[in-house]
This record gives sequence, structure tokens and C-alpha cells, in this order.
Amino acid sequence: MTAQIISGTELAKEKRAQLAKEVEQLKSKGIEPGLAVILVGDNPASHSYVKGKQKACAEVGIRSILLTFPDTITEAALLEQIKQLNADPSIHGILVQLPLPPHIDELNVIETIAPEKDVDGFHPINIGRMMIGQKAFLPCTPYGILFMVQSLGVEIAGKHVVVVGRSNIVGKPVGQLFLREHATVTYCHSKTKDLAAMTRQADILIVAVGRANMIGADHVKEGAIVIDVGVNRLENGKLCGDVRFEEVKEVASYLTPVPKGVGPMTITMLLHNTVEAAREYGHQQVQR
Ligand SMILES: Nc1nc2c(c(=O)[nH]1)N[C@@H](CN(C=O)c1ccc(C(=O)N[C@@H](CCC(=O)O)C(=O)O)cc1)CN2
Repeated sequence: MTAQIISGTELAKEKRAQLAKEVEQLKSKGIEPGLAVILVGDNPASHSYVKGKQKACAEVGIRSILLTFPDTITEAALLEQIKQLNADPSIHGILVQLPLPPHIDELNVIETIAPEKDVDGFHPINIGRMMIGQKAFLPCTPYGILFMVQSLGVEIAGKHVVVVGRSNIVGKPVGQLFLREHATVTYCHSKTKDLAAMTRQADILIVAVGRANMIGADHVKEGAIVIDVGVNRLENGKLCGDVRFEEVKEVASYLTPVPKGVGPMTITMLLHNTVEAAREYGHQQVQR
């Protein structure tokens, strides 16, 4: 079997075209979706992701503002900035690019963002609402993965989804999203015994570890759908995923590439959440 490659770039293009129309409709009602992006420090990857987010906003007609701070900013000063944005009626979405410098407590920062402006879907209120099946902003990478799998038209209910990785922003929430779709979900992590025996049970295998090329053909059941979330930069400057693409493509039915797989969907679902935030809350001033 040779896998069909799921193009995140193509899916993102289709979804962004639809979002651009929705933004036009909102603007005709006097609502211009606005996103505030906060960037702390000089991590080159973070700068590049933020640039990508701003470019994508411009593409669909979302107004974005960028607030940059040196990595010496105090946590108190950063929280104050967020409170000001919470009170700004022209801003519907706020995101703080992660990771933050070690002296700043990420959870304090995330919890300071008003849940109705938390377009990253990281606030404990949104995570909690997601887990009990209530309306919530869904974290962008997990949401993008679900969107990709749903776009294949395969039934998710009853499928065995194995997630490798348990980060708060990808591994844990992606399992919950598939559980909400009635999949049977298994989480694997660094302490899992006989990883290959677990991953070979997966109908849908989602790998989000951040270790280059760790998953090979021997980890994958014939015909499985394999989603590679890893973005690893090699010494030669090239990007590669957590999955050994050339090997696994001979076993899987569908496979995402790196780059141009899950990455472009992350930014697209951020645009989706920002449009939703403007639609839901755009007409009212958030009081704080
Ligand atoms: N506040 C947030 N911080 C971080 C998030 C997030 O969702 N919210 N996720 C990651 C980084 N990230 C978005 O912020 C992100 C990562 C990767 C891509 C992407 O498109 N990758 C490309 C390759 C890019 C490259 O050349 O380096 C791809 O896979 O094709 C987009 C966004 C951590 N922080």
C-alpha cells in the first residue's frame, strides 16, 4: 500500500477562502475581526510563526496587531498588557506566542486572557468546556488535526486512535477531541512499555513528541491513518517530522508530510477561532 499524502497547504487554502467570505460578511455588519499577538523575546522560530500568523490574518481580512517585548519583561507587566487587551472592544482574539522565558509562569499568562478572547483555546475554562462537550475555543493544532481527518470522510466513531505525546497544547487535547467523536483513545508517552506494540493497534496514529524520525514502518498497522505533528530542524537545516516519511508511506493509507502538513492547519484554525470570537462577542464590549 502507498499512502495518500494529506496536504495541509491545500486544505488550509480552501478553509481560508471560506473564512475570507465570513470576514466580509462580518465587516458588512460593522464587525472587523481583530487579533492581538504578543511575542516575548527573540526565539527565531516564534518570530517566524508569528509572521506567518500575521500574514494569514491579512490574507483573510482579519486586522492583527503585534506587541513585542524583550525577554526581560516582568510577568506583572505582561499581565497588565493582557488586561488592557481584554478591555479593548476592537480586539476579539488574544494570543501569547509560546514558549515564554522561564521567569514567566505560562499558566498565569494564559489564565489572564479573557476566555472569550482565548483564540488559542489554552485557557483552563476552554479546555474544561471542550472536555465536557460544551461550546469552547478548541486548541488550534488539535482542531486542525481533527479537521484534516474529517476531511478524508472516514468514520471516526469506534476507531482506535493512539496519541504519542502528552503535551498540554497538542497530545492531551487531541485525544479528547477524538474521544468527543466517539473514538477509543490510547495515550502513549516516554514511560510507555513496548511503544510499537501500542502504536500498531492504531487505526489513526497521531505522533506529537518532537523527536525526529522516531516512528518507523514497524510502528504502523497496514492501512492506518498517520498524522505527524513533529516539526524538527536537522543539523543540515532541513525540517523533518517525528515519522519516517518514506518508510511509513508504504504502510499507511493516509499520511501527513512535514512541512506542509499539520503546521498550516494550526494557523488556519487560529483564523477560524478569531472569526468565531468576533461573530460571538463582536457586538458587545467585554467588561473586566
Ligand atoms: N500561542 C501559541 N504558541 C505556540 C503554538 C500555538 O498554537 N499557540 N504552537 C506552536 C507553534 N506554532 C504556532 O504558534 C506553529 C508551528 C508550526 C507551524 C508551521 O506551519 N510549520 C510549517 C513549517 C515551518 C518552518 O518552516 O519552520 C509546516 O509544518 O509546514 C505553524 C505554527 C508552539 N507555540
